[in-house]
Amino acid sequence: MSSNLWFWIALAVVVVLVVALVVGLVVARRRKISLTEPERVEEAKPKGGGYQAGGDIALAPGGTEEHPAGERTEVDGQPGVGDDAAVPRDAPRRTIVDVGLPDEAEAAPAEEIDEIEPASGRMERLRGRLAKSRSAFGQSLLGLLGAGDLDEDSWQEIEDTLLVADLGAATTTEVVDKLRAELSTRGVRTSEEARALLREVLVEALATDGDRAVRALPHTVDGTKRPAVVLVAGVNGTGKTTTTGKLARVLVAQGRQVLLGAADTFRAAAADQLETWANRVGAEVVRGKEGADPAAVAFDAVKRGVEAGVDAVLVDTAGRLHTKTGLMDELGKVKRVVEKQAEVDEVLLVLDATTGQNGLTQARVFAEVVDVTGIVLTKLDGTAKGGIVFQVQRELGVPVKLVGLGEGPDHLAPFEAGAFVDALLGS
Ligand SMILES: Nc1nc2c(ncn2[C@@H]2O[C@H](COP(=O)(O)OP(=O)(O)OP(=O)(O)O)[C@@H](O)[C@H]2O)c(=O)[nH]1
Repeated sequence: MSSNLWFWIALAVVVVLVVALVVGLVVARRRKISLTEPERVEEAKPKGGGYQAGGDIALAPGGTEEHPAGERTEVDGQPGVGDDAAVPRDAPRRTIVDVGLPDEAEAAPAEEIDEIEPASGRMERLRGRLAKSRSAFGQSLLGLLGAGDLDEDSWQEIEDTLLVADLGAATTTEVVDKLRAELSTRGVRTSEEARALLREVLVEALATDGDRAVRALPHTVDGTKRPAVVLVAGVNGTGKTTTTGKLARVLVAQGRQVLLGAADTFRAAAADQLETWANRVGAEVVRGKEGADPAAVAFDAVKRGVEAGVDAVLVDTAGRLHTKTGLMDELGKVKRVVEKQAEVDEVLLVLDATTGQNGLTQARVFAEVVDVTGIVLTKLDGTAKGGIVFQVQRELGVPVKLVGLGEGPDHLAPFEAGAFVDALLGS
């Protein structure tokens, strides 16, 4: 072979090798490219990311589908295993569920709530308020009794002292007779013994078969909790609204939930006054427009109290002059209407102790219209005539349950005969 031929053969081999090398590189490069993500064609995407929603915020029709929580079988309120897996957080089928929001009134920051003094032992603590103007009564009686042998004049003086203190004729006679008998039977010699006997006889005269507890705690009817319903009645200015507020404080201090009904629609200020009391203890108040039917307001208050599951509904009724028969009848109507909602557990008659005999006349009239179950004697701090307690209780056969001993929010005390007599005697 000629050297020319060898040259051409070598050239051909080189060309073939170069071509093979180029082809190999191209193929290898193609393979490498096929491993990378293909360049995607940009789809027309809604603005705001990848949410497949019909608008800016994912919304779903409400009301038609049950919330998945409703399908859960567990009842302890804890999340169950697989809850999120079953219904992904962003699943388009997730619906909006209505949940109850607290009322605006409830949500509103409560007014400053007062510190409330415990009710137990209040009578004892407030004794000073009672005794203030009363020591003359005690001193005069004890002076007479401790003086040794008593003649008829002395007994007459004792009787007068009791009458002046508003004990009333019947109680006075009873007390004097008892004292005369016991003084000689027991051979009382010292003033200490005389004082002890007087205390005993007066406490006995205040004894009652009735329970002094205020029926203001809830009870169960057919297995359901029902609030206690308390009507507070009395003549204008005796202290009904103040007493209702003070009583609410006592209940709230014991952890009870209270609703106040402002059924005194004759005086707009009375409802405002009650509302102020309610705000101070954090209680709800139901009131009507000025001049509204008191029975309707009382009805609404009790209805609301039952629905809200409170422990007690205290209804402050309008102060009526007992001489106005029609208005008094209305109090009867309030009670009858309320009873369509719930049983009235307590009718508290508020009497102003400073009005003496007049208070007793009022009490008689009220007792004819409604079944009074308890008496609240207010303003005992402002009178030397605490003896009205004996008369009222005796006359109505209803126990004095509470006493008002001042205008202060905690100046309401449970009535305790012993503490009261001690205060009366100024000891
Ligand atoms: N000193 C003293 N004042 C009292 C007592 N209870 C009430 N008061 C005052 O008596 C006045 C009348 O009280 P209210 O509670 O408004 O009387 P009310 O019976 O509701 O009167 P109306 O709303 O007009 O029917 C107020 O100035 C009370 O502060 C008490 O126990 N002692």
